[in-house]
Amino acid sequence: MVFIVLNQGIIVKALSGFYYVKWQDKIIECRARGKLKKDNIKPVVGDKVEFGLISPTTGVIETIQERKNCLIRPSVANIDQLCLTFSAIDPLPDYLLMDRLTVLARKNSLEVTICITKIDLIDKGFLDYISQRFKDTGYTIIGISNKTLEGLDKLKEKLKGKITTLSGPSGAGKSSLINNINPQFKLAVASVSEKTKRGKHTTTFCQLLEVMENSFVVDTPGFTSLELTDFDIYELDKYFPEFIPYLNCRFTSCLHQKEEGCNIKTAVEKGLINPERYNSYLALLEEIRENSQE
Ligand SMILES: Nc1nc2c(ncn2[C@@H]2O[C@H](COP(=O)(O)OP(=O)(O)OP(=O)(O)O)[C@@H](O)[C@H]2O)c(=O)[nH]1
Ligand SMILES: [Zn+2]
Repeated sequence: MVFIVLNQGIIVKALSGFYYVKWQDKIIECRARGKLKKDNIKPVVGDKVEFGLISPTTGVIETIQERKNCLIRPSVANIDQLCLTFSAIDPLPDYLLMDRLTVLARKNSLEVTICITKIDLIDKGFLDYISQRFKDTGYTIIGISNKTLEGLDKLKEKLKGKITTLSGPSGAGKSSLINNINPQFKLAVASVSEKTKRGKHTTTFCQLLEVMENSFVVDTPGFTSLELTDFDIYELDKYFPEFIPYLNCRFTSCLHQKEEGCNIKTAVEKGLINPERYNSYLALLEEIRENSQE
């Protein structure tokens, strides 16, 4: 009888049928046990696995722990939080994109942190505006400068012990952030104008970067498909956390557009819900409706 000692690790990279598993302070190159393939289970980055060593640097994955969640395209499992990264300026924030990303995050049960970068280039009052915009959402808002390093410690605190996906437009400063948290990565940082010329992200493939002990960042946009597919128009309001206390409208099927007795509209009129967030809700609602008619 052969006893195999199984070790626990996390897949940090997947490439051509090989899975790179972080274990202790090593990366073990693993294949997946044939049985997993037979059961149609494909390991993905972020999976917590049990593997047996076949040499000091290679192994075979035997089991995969149940996933907390799994994002697709690119596939990443067990994400704890979404960290939106938008620059205060150059480029200016696209607020509808911000709201769309927070909705996708909530749909996937991810915590949300909003990092506003390049605060060295703007008046600090801007952060008050952002805080006001996201009032009562429960989202953490962190102003960061990759030049003066202001705010970086607060972000590091948020990343501790978690798997985080950084999402945001090209040029917002995601690579700069990762490099500042852990200079060993030296991710390519290009100027915003160089990025627009290239017209695509510098960051392309998917892996988990261990930016601090046991704290991982996914270096892809996180949600490559930003369309709100598989959404029901009646569930959208739930993904705007500040709407939740006001959802007891006269009609249970209220979509908070023009219905009589709508508490959400009243809350907007009374200044209890931010009107910009409400407008994003209406825009995304329209989009879901169009998607479902196709
Ligand atoms: N002044 C200032 N410039 C910044 C800051 N963060 C990033 N930049 C600059 O903005 C540009 C883009 O930064 P990147 O870190 O490459 O942006 P990115 O989000 O990784 O972009 P992609 O890789 O295309 O997704 C670079 O020229 C950075 O030097 C900041 O906090 N302040
Ligand atoms: Zn309503």
